Amino acid sequence: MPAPPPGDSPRRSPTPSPAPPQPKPGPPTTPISLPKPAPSAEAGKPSRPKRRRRRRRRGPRLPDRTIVFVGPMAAGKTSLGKRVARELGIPFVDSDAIIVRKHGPITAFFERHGEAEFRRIEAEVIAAELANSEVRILALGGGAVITESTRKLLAGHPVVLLLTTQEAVMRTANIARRPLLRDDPNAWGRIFEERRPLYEEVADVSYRTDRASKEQLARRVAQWARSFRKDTV
Ligand SMILES: Nc1ncnc2c1ncn2[C@@H]1O[C@H](COP(=O)(O)OP(=O)(O)O)[C@@H](O)[C@H]1O
Ligand SMILES: O=C(O)C1=C[C@@H](OP(=O)(O)O)[C@@H](O)[C@H](O)C1
Ligand SMILES: [Mg+2]
Repeated sequence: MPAPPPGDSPRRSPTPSPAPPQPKPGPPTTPISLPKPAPSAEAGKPSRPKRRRRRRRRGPRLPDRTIVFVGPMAAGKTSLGKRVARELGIPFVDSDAIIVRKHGPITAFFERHGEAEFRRIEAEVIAAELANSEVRILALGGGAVITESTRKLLAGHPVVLLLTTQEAVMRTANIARRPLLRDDPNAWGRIFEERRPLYEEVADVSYRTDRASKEQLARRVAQWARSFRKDTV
């Protein structure tokens, strides 16, 4: 068995030693009031070395803020986002699911109110979710990055871009649930190319979902998330 690292060995109770000689009573002294140390923010917390030791024992840290998944339609934001959240033991939320709960199916919403109104609501929902300081995974809809205010908010979060191909989307996507693909499934490639610079602007890392299994990807993304820290606040 390897030797335990210094400082981690179990504490033994001190060997009893003879009682030290009692100090002689000295002359009466005027009590000097010493300035109290200023209460610090660190009060009550373990000292630095102890804190470091605890962290090492717990393993890699969880991310310190919501991780956001972006990418084109049917790239896997919703399904992979759920798996990564499970892997990290944190909650998962999906902006489209929130919209559906509040306003009904997205296809019907597009038909009734149009895309511009959808984008307005989508941006509102995302801003509200990102204002929540709980650490979670938030999957966005593929077009969320079109909205400038959303891109600005994403600058403060770890952002994972999922990429795929038109061919893979044709195999896996539920076209009926995606109004922008319903009339012309081949529109996926064109829409993706239009948005590509916006995805790249907000992303901190990207993964292709057409080349690895969901299980493999979930592990890789979770590993990335544990070690990534965004400098911006
Ligand atoms: N490696 C993979 N990662 C993520 N999704 C995958 C993968 N392989 C196949 N899929 C399938 O692709 C589809 C992606 O849909 P979804 O998660 O709703 O994407 P998005 O939220 O990006 O639109 C799902 O049916 C999912 O099961
Ligand atoms: O790319 C888009 O403009 C859209 C993507 C959809 O989400 P998914 O990317 O999860 O399919 C959904 O928000 C809506 O149909 C519009
Ligand atoms: Mg989705």
